[in-house]
Parts: sequence; C-alpha cells; structure tokens
Amino acid sequence: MLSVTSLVKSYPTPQGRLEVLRGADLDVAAGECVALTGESGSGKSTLLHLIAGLDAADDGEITIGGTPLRGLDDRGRARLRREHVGLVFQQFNLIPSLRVGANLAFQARIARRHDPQWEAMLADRLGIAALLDRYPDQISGGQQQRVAIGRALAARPPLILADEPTGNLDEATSEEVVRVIRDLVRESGAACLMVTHSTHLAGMLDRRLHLTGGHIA
Ligand SMILES: Nc1ncnc2c1ncn2[C@@H]1O[C@H](COP(=O)(O)OP(=O)(O)OP(=O)(O)O)[C@@H](O)[C@H]1O
Repeated sequence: MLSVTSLVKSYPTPQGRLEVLRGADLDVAAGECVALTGESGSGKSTLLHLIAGLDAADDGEITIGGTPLRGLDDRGRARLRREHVGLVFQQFNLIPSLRVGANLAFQARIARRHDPQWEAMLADRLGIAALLDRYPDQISGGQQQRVAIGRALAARPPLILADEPTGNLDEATSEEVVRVIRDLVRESGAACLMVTHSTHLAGMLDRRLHLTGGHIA
C-alpha cells in the first residue's frame, strides 16, 4: 500500500542545509499498523508530511496504492490525499462551527463515503458517542483528539498517517485508542503508519520502524 524508497530531504538553515532524511526506505502492507519511533528532531513529522504530499522531497520515491507521488501535480496530490489518505496530526483542526457529529462525518462526505452506521460505530468505539451534538469548544482536548481520529477513519482511507495521535490522552485512553485504530486498520485492510514516542504503544502495533541518522533502522 505504501512504499518509500531512498527518500532524501533537507532544509535550508542559517548554518547551511540540514539533511533530515538521507535515503529512508520503508514499506507498509495493507492490513498492517506500523509504529514509527525516533528521537525528537529525527525527522518523523517530516517523513509523514512528505508521504502525505504536503511537502516535496529532494530525491527518492513515494508510492501510495501503486501511484507514485512524483508524477502528480498539486491537484493530483490533493485528490490522492482526499480519497486515499487519512491524516491524524497533532493539531486536530476540527471545524469550530460544526457539531462533533458533523466534524466526524466531514472527511467521509468529501471522499463521498459518508456512512452513518459506520460513523456511529466509530463514535461508540472511540467513546465520543454522547458528544455528537456538542461543538468542539464544548469538549476536552482529549475528546477533540478522538474526534479527529474518528474523522480520519470515517472516510475508510486505504492509508492512515498518524503523528502522535494519542499525544493528549492519558495512558489508559491512549491504549484504548491505539487498539481501536489497530483493530479497525486490520478489519478494513487499510495500512497505517503511526508516530509515537511510547515504546509501550509501539509494542501494541504489528511492527516498529526506528528513524535515526536520516535512515530507517
Ligand atoms: N521548515 C523547516 N525548516 C528548517 N528546519 C526544519 C523545518 N522543519 C523541520 N525542521 C528541522 O528538521 C528536523 C526534523 O524535524 P521533524 O519535525 O521532522 O522531527 P520529529 O522527529 O518529528 O520531531 P518531534 O518528535 O520533536 O516532533 C528538526 O531538526 C527540525 O528542527
């Protein structure tokens, strides 16, 4: 489902170019939930942004569901992201004027895969079913994070990219949410790459990749 080959990315800094990725390789198969760990500043978010097509690599290849990102223009990348990729980033980006239920359904509607029964099941498993009529500013940060996770899963994307999706949750809730993501990914045959600082949460997933020195170990 996801293939990354020899990915290179550097950023200009006042001290010269900072080489963050120096030829990173990874594969994630359908039905697999893979943890991505690495020290702070090792380039995990950079890698996820490149895979999501939100930034361009200097060199290397990213292929999602057989489609190489390199061959796509901005519109093509936006369409691939909309229809094939579910993003859960550290900022939840919920829409303040929409109720929780409408936020949950938002991505699925855009991808034309709105399914009220599936969304109700997700809300239930994520523990937000009682909050659907509230607005985002009427629920806690941890609840907002679970809505953002549900929103990504609601569209049934073949690939889920999650950057510390449990960063605002306590240990027990983090475990539960990671279990829900892992089980839904397995059940739906999607692929998932999840950044986490927690070796315990990483251990709950199918495999662990470690980013160090610009390479995947
Ligand atoms: N736009 C940018 N311009 C210059 N340097 C950047 C830019 N974005 C990131 N960096 C640098 O690239 C390196 C990798 O950053 P990145 O955010 O990918 O790391 P990370 O592993 O996700 O870190 P964390 O675990 O702390 O979130 C860092 O040294 C960071 O300072």
